Amino acid sequence: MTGRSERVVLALGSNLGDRAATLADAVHDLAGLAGATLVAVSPVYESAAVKLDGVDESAPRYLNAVLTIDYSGDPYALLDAVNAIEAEHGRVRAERWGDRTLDIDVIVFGQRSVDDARLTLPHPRAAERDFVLVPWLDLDAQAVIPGRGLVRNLLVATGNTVRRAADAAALDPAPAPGGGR
Ligand SMILES: Nc1ncnc2c1ncn2[C@@H]1O[C@H](COP(=O)(O)OP(=O)(O)OP(=O)(O)O)[C@@H](O)[C@H]1O
Ligand SMILES: Nc1nc2c(c(=O)[nH]1)N=C(CO)CN2
Repeated sequence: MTGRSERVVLALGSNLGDRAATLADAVHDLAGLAGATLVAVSPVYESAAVKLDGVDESAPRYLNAVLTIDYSGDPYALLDAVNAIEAEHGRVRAERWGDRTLDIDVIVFGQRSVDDARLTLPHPRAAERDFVLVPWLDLDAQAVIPGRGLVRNLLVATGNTVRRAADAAALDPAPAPGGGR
């Protein structure tokens, strides 16, 4: 794959199964995509599940993280790759905002604006999600959602209910041989 690469922000979430291992595998898989170069991975945060009718304290809690890549393919190729990684991790699309082993959202793709049946960029709900904004700010204090503004200002409006996950191993994309997870 050739051509100019663009900075892409991806948000990961998991609230079923071995959440930390799933996120670590996803980082590994995303870093290995054709045309992708891993730039940075945030710490892992934990938060209550947000459902369509609000926060559900009875649902399994999420681990969330954000990573940035430089990517030289087009946004639809990345979406296909992301959906394939979700499927490999047993993702079942049963319910909107339902519990899931792995969710990967494309938050921003360079400065691109897309709005069609398959893909919306920037992600239309990222600006309201503390579980996206907080880890993203760890990677880039000046982060901006094109059309929406500075992430740190958006976070003030959402409030911040996420907390650093004490038990989640760092998302090392290249674990030492024999290091295990
Ligand atoms: N920026 C984007 N990132 C990921 N998927 C997107 C994006 N824009 C549109 N989609 C589409 O959304 C569809 C549904 O995605 P998914 O099942 O992950 O939704 P969800 O995680 O339940 O809700 P949300 O989109 O609010 O995070 C995907 O199949 C994809 O085609
Ligand atoms: N805490 C939390 N809640 C969610 C999340 C998520 O990643 N974290 N993802 C959702 C759909 O993308 C719906 N609700």
